[in-house]
Amino acid sequence: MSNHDLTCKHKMARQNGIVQPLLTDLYQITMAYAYWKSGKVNDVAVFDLFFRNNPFQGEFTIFAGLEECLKFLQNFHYSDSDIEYLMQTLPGNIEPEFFAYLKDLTCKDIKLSAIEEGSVVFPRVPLLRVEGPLIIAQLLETTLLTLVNFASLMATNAARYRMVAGKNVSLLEFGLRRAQGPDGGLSASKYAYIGGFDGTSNVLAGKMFNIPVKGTHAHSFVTSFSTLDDIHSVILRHAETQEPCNLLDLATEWRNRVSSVIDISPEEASDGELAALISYAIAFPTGFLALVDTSGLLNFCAVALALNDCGYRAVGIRIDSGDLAYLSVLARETFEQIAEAFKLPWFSKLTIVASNDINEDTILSLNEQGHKIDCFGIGTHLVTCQRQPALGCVYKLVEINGQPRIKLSQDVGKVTIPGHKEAYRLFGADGHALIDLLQRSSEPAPGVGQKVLCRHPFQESKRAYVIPSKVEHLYKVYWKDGRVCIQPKPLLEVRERVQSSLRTLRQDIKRNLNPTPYKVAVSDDLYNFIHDLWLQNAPIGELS
Ligand SMILES: Nc1ncnc2c1ncn2[C@@H]1O[C@H](COP(=O)(O)OP(=O)(O)OP(=O)(O)O)[C@@H](O)[C@H]1O
Ligand SMILES: O=P(O)(O)OC[C@H]1O[C@H](OP(=O)(O)OP(=O)(O)O)[C@H](O)[C@@H]1O
Ligand SMILES: O=C(O)c1cccnc1
Ligand SMILES: [Mg+2]
Repeated sequence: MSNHDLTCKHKMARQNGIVQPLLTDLYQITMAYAYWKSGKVNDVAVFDLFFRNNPFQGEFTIFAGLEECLKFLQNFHYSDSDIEYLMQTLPGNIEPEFFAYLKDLTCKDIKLSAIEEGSVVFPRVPLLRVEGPLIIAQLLETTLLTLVNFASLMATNAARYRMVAGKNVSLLEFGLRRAQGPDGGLSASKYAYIGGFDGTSNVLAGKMFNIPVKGTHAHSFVTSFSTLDDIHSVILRHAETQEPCNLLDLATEWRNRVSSVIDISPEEASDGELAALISYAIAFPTGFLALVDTSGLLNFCAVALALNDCGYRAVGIRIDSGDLAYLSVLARETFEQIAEAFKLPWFSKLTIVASNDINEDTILSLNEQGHKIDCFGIGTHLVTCQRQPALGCVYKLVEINGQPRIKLSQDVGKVTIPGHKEAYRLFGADGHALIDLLQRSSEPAPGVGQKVLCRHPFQESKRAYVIPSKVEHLYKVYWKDGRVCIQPKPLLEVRERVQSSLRTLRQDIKRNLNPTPYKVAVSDDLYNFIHDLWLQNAPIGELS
């Protein structure tokens, strides 16, 4: 199959058949009925989907999940069995006409504007703006949130791992077994790739999303062999001459020769392990990447050198326990000694994969210690987002029938920014993003080279003038008149977008410890609009 076919297939692939209109909270449907009963069928609403705090004690987030949101809008339709289920489940007094109304509901009158998937995004700047009939816009809330929240959290987590690992180390996602269920696992694989991982062990994710699938083998493969007699066949044909080679004889001989070079006695090496590695090498002579726990280095080198006699180059090892810094350095030194002793320069470059409960802090610590790892295999901490298991995206009504709405709260951070708004990213002369600016949609866009007053949305004294060298309007219309207006990009392009978008952020905003917050501001006009509305809506108390 050509790459082109695969790309087309990717576009068709649906994340998951469970993403459908009933994948929502009951209250969306009960509200829909109450709206319908209250004559709000023709009301027109604007909702903003945004988060209030960046995850992982960081100062940036990667926006992901848009493609799945578009597929959801495209397929939004209550089936006969959905309607039947709702009829049985909702209270008996619900009028049958409501079900007839639901039956015909689609997203044809919805307009969805969004930031490009894979962009860095910041608190309070809406990621999605949903406009259209109140009832349908309301019905989308929970599903859009579930599609954006985990996707963005995962992509952000993965991007953070990529940042600490650096660009020269490969990152593999090994998390399916530990993920929050099958759907969590599938989403984790997809968004880890977007965030900067190079591959996954999850085969279905590979098939559905065209992500490279990679892997080694488990401990059980080694422990299933006890003695050299467990080897089924010792013969491997030479890669070029096709001559039969006895891999056991070759490996045993090499084990003796190597042991004197690297100072590990053959008695310390297990025969069961040697049997396992020979068997694995015979099965995968071109892809010999073996799990060598602490003791297996000698056996691995012996089999790799035997494979070399048969015309094949081993790939490398995986270390899955012990001190990963120390063991990777030891392994690299061993490979270098062998490369030197047997005049096989490529041997010094064998791949060293490390796994075992790795997280951002482990990688930072390994970097400090100095290590020789080429690839990290990361599962649990990555896919469960153990450090912060949820991103708090919310979906708030900001306008109804052209009238702005504000949600007040004792907690100023939770007050919503009302009205139909646009978001702009203003860049400085050095190419870095300076600030995100929210404006009322009726205002003219900020211009390059023109001074614009940027205000903190809630703190009157915090303001700054900015003269942008570049202005990026953050929203594009992705869905309108019942169709997708901008085709989602293939995963690989979204993955590239993540890295190019991150490059526009100053280093201090991305650093791991105490990063500098990126500024999100409102225009002077929007500031006054928010605060006038706030006063209008806040009841005046009475002292007695
Ligand atoms: N040099 C290192 N610096 C910091 N952390 C490390 C280093 N080497 C390993 N780690 C981490 O320390 C932890 C070691 O965990 P643990 O003690 O459970 O594993 P182990 O005993 O080596 O292996 P096993 O899984 O076989 O029990 C892992 O989270 C691993 O990622
Ligand atoms: O450690 P994670 O980041 O989740 O990465 C995936 C882990 O899954 C595998 O083994 P598993 O943990 O199932 O068994 P083990 O701990 O005995 O190796 C693998 O050996 C890794 O250790
Ligand atoms: O291929 C591997 O090495 C792998 C896959 C899943 C989990 N742990 C390791
Ligand atoms: Mg483990």
